[in-house]
Amino acid sequence: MNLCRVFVRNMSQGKKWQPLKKVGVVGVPFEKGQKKYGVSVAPAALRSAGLLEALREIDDLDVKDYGDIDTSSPELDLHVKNMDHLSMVSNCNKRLSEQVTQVLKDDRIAVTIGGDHSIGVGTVDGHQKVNKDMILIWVDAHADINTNKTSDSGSVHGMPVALLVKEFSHYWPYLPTFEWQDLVFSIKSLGYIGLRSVDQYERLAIQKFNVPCCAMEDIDENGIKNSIQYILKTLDPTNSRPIHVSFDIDSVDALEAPSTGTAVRGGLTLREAIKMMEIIHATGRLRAIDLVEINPAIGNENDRKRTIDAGISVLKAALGFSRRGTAPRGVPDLPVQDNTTKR
Ligand SMILES: NC(=[NH2+])NCCC[C@H](N)C(=O)O
Ligand SMILES: [Mn+2]
Ligand SMILES: [Mn+2]
Repeated sequence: MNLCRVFVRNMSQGKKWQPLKKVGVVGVPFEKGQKKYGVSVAPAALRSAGLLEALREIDDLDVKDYGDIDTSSPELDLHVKNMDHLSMVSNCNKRLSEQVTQVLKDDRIAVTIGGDHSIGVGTVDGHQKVNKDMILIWVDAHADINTNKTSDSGSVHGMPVALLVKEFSHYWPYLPTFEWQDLVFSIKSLGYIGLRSVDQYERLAIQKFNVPCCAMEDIDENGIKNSIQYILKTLDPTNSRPIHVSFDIDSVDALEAPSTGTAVRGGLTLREAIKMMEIIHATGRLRAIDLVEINPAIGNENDRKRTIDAGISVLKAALGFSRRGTAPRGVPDLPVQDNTTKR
């Protein structure tokens, strides 16, 4: 008997949740939400590092590759201040939203590999078009809740949360070309994990809307298990809502995931990130996960490999990989030799 085994009691009202055994992978080679070259090659780097093969090794998991989104589009000047490449961000997210909706309609967990974090606008839009009651867990060193009035950088990857919550609509000017977006997601369904680099107006927003938030100091105080359980319980006390995780690789400590554009020291260990994902997997309610901000052009070969391995490990844990190992399916015993000699 395994004394370490934790049985997660399913207390959802009525509906029984089972982890979905089918996933759809969508690549988004997009980097116009920030200034550095390289985030757009992450989907190719993750694929050539064996992401699909690694996911297919997970017990019983059916993995379909939907390929990459077409991220090309003409650069238009939409005359919105302090938002770089806005028309390209909008176009990419429109296509991504449609693709994520399709994956979910195919009854698969949507696994989106970015790309910079501006693509969170499209993944969440596409998800909430299918699951109106979804909750969003934003795992990040940063809060990404700036508007064009509060951002110091003008980079849209620092703004996706502000773009996707309906409560912020009057903090934005009219944004041309964003008509595709259904602005129905509520900030009441958002929680944060991993914060440690939060701008002043971002902090004000988190306080004003009382967003449940486990910053690194809270995780140091309470541990990762209590932290993620607090977020899940606060957003969804009856364990009955589909989960979307938007995972920025910079939530993980810069020592363990160095190849990213806005690295911050003092982050999650890889083991904490994996443990959190195992807990989320065990709810049976994960329906979409984004892995963003891996930049293979930053650092040396060793940094690149470590960062990509960390990202793959996080996705594996979210999708059911067990660190205890998996016994072969349908095989009752160890293989016997044909010519058994007494040893
Ligand atoms: N997705 C990210 N890595 N975002 C970093 C954002 C940094 C800073 N808060 C900004 O607004 O520019
Ligand atoms: Mn981010
Ligand atoms: Mn970040």
